[in-house]
Amino acid sequence: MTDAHDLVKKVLAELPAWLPAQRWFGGKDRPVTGVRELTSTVLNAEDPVLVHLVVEVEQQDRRAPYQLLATDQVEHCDATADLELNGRLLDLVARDARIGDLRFEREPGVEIPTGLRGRPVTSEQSNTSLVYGSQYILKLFRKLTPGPNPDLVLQRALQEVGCEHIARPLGSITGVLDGRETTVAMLQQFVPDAVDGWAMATTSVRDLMAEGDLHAYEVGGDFAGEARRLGQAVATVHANLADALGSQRADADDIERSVRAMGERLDRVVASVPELEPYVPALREAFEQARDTPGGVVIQHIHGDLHLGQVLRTVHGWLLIDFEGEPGAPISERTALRSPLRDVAGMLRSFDYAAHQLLVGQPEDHQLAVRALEWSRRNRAAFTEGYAEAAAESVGDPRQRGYLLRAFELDKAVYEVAYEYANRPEWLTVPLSSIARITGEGA
Ligand SMILES: Nc1ncnc2c1ncn2[C@@H]1O[C@H](COP(=O)(O)OP(=O)(O)O)[C@@H](O)[C@H]1O
Ligand SMILES: O=P(O)(O)O[C@H]1O[C@H](CO)[C@@H](O[C@H]2O[C@H](CO)[C@@H](O)[C@H](O)[C@H]2O)[C@H](O)[C@H]1O
Repeated sequence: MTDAHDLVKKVLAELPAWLPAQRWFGGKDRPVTGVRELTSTVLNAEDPVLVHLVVEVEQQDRRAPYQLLATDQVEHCDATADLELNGRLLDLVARDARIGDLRFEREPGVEIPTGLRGRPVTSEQSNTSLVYGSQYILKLFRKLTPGPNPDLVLQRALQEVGCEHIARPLGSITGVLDGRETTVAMLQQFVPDAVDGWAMATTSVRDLMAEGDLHAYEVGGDFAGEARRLGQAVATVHANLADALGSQRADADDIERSVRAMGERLDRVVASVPELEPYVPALREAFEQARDTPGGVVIQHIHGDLHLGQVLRTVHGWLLIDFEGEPGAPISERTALRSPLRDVAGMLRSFDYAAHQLLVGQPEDHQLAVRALEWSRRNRAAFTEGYAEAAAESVGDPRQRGYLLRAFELDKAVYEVAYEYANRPEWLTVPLSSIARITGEGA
């Protein structure tokens, strides 16, 4: 029988080869050059062994902490694949347990049953989520950042002001990293009847592509009504976040920082993705133009990585999930007050993605390209209209903040270039061709 100590040693030895193959591993651009244990907490001493592990992953000059659950029961020691062992985590939350530095807690007034098994969500993700029965979803954050996780902080705040567009937070697991209390997992209400926006939108695009002679508004699977309701939901969440946590007018320093950050991100991305080079002058010009926004800019807490995969359609309407911000961005940026138009831009990018990803790897087809653009324009317009209808007066109509929105959209597309380069190189053409279209530089 393996004991916890031997198990941790074995896992540490296997990680350099195993990590890069995991979807949630954020460092696929460089080899893993070392892994060391930061903390290990034994959750089950034997039969089966279950160890909560935080390791520091070294990749040349970069270091980042990652969370793992190790066991001797399954291949590659990753316990999240084991339904029975996953059940232990929910049981510990249900009992408000404390083991070593790990604190398992329910949100106030929440009751949770014990004895449920946890099945991993299999869709592409930045973290690992486990679904228990038809009511609970526990997200284990993989790459950790010392301190409270914005996903929990923002959704708790939204719950307190009665936001109708989130799934209720039900509990959390907190550990200690760099001497700071750190959120390592969040438990939420699972919405079993939900369909994500990406699945709905891409189905609609496929319907349109299949109907050679019809326009988007004539096709049964038209998404524009949903896009408009989604815009209203996003604007409402922004208003709720401002009510819960405040908002303010950006001053000259805030704007300067934001424009500088967009330029710096561009520098970093173009250094590793030379395909972006031809667009650099136009991108810089667009970022500079963001300085001139008539009426000023309101900043507040926002979602930070909003796209169609982060919204769920339930029988009651749209829900927003995953308020963690861009997985690759530093925590200072993810928790900073920012313009809500960044989320609008994120969603506009996503409509463009939904329309154009079906063309990836296909032979050039002018007719399909025209239809993709038609779908994207129609749904982007519907979303923005819905947003404008429900937006707080201080935020206003995104269509009257054209330069700012354009700069944010381009900045997001630059982020996506880096994301696709590291994770799905065959999709790199999607953000690159959008940049070409928006800047008018070819394609
Ligand atoms: N409350 C929920 N109800 C139903 N499904 C959910 C819920 N939260 C997340 N999911 C599903 O789990 C997937 C991953 O969740 P997400 O919070 O986006 O994790 P990640 O941070 O790993 O990207 C989502 O795409 C969605 O399909
Ligand atoms: O894992 P997260 O959901 O937090 O977000 C990351 O992965 C997303 C892809 O799964 C990525 O989104 C990009 O691709 C989407 C289609 O798969 C598209 O709808 C988005 O508009 C596009 O940005 C996201 O950027 C990344 O942070």
